Amino acid sequence: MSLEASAVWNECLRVIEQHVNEQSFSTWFKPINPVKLEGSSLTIQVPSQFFYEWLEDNYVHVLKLAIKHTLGPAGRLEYAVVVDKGNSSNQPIAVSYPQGNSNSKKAPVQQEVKTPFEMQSLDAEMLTKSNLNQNYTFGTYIEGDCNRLARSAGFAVASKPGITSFNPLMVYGGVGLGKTHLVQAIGNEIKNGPEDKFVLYVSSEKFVNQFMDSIKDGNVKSFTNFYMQVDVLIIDDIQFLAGKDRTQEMFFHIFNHLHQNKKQIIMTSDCPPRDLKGLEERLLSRFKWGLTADLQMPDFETRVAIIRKKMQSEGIIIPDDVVEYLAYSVDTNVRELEGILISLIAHASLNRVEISLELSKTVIKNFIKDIETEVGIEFIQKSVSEYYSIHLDDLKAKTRKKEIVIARQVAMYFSKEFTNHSLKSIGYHFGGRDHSTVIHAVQTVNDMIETDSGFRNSVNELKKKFKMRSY
Ligand SMILES: Nc1ncnc2c1ncn2[C@@H]1O[C@H](COP(=O)(O)OP(=O)(O)OP(=O)(O)O)[C@@H](O)[C@H]1O
Repeated sequence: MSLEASAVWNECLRVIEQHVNEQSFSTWFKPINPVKLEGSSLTIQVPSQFFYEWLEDNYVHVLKLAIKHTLGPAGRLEYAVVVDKGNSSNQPIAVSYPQGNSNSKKAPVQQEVKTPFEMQSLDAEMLTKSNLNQNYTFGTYIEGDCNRLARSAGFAVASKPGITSFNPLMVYGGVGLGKTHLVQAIGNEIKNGPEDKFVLYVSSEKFVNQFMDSIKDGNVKSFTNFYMQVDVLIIDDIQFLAGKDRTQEMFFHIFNHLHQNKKQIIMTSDCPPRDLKGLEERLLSRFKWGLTADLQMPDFETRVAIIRKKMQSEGIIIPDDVVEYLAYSVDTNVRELEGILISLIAHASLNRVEISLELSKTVIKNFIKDIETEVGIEFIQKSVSEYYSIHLDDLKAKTRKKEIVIARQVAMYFSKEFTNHSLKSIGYHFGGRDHSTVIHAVQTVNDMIETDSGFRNSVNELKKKFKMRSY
């Protein structure tokens, strides 16, 4: 080791120490050996491929800062990665990173070519990152019936990680319903809390890839050691481990180690543990040790609140009727809702027009190709049967069960109010009934609205939905 290289690296360490916590410093920077200094290019030797990737993924900013501080703007950093396997002499392989020039990949013998440091602007908050998106917080996560249990369990975990009985915490739900947002909010809350915890968010896909690479490079031990040091492990989309037996086995050991040491484990999945196919039984049974909470599609009010929150963060004002229209129209998932909102904002600003109901209708039509924006008998039938949780066919059948008769009458009532169909045509759409049945249905519904407040509320709720469509 050259003396000069050692002096330069010591100075770098002095800078780095000010920007990372003690644990990260001893884990990630102490094992590095300075190898040589050529001009303003410092070569450091790192113990493994995994180690190198971790530095690149997580500490690129702080390394850049340190190099720049010590060697000036022309300073460069090069790595030498020690390879255990197939390199018994442990000779370093030279890995060169001409800074900011991703295309010049020199490849001498035994050289692996890596991505150079990215030219990113220094963001002090990212120096010790845990792969967490800082916008995903509890503050930006709207609460509703759809997520109340998961959210409050998440909050409890965030205030006492590893100590509550919610360990592991498993959050599951369909696509785009806010799983990642919620679990990252827990991570951010812990990270910003009073204790110095090592919080790590990783997608299952990345976990699998890192594990595979560590096998390839003979560094499984450093991979395992690393994950066993984490205080809070957040692992997203665990269903991705299905069928990957070796990774599952590794995860099983890491899981046990963390759990025994009262470290918090948080997972997400697209379905409840009982439906996770291709995962080992011993893992599945451990997933049930803690708490499993699901996320549902937010209801109308929650969707309105999500849109408002989003608008607030974008600094945009949208008329109330448009907000309600969007919330009514998009009931698939939150990501889609956000996509439509962004598209609407973009349309308005590109065409320099106000955000209006008309524009919203056009944007939604483009977004959801087959959306039906008019209220027709079929739409009414579908909405009413969903609302009363009955089978659509029953509305048209001869069934005389009380709850079905009422739902059928409500659907006829709305068909009369919101469509231009004649009484005869409405009767035809309900299994070939005649116009007097429709008149009777409308009369019955009107009477019940007068006398039964619960019924009145449910009719009003449905009415809102149809009104929105018929704008
Ligand atoms: N309750 C909520 N409040 C505010 N924003 C939300 C809420 N739920 C979801 N979102 C937003 O919806 C988008 C999609 O959420 P997220 O990526 O967390 O979903 P996911 O369930 O992890 O999706 P996937 O199944 O694709 O992994 C994000 O922008 C997120 O911020």
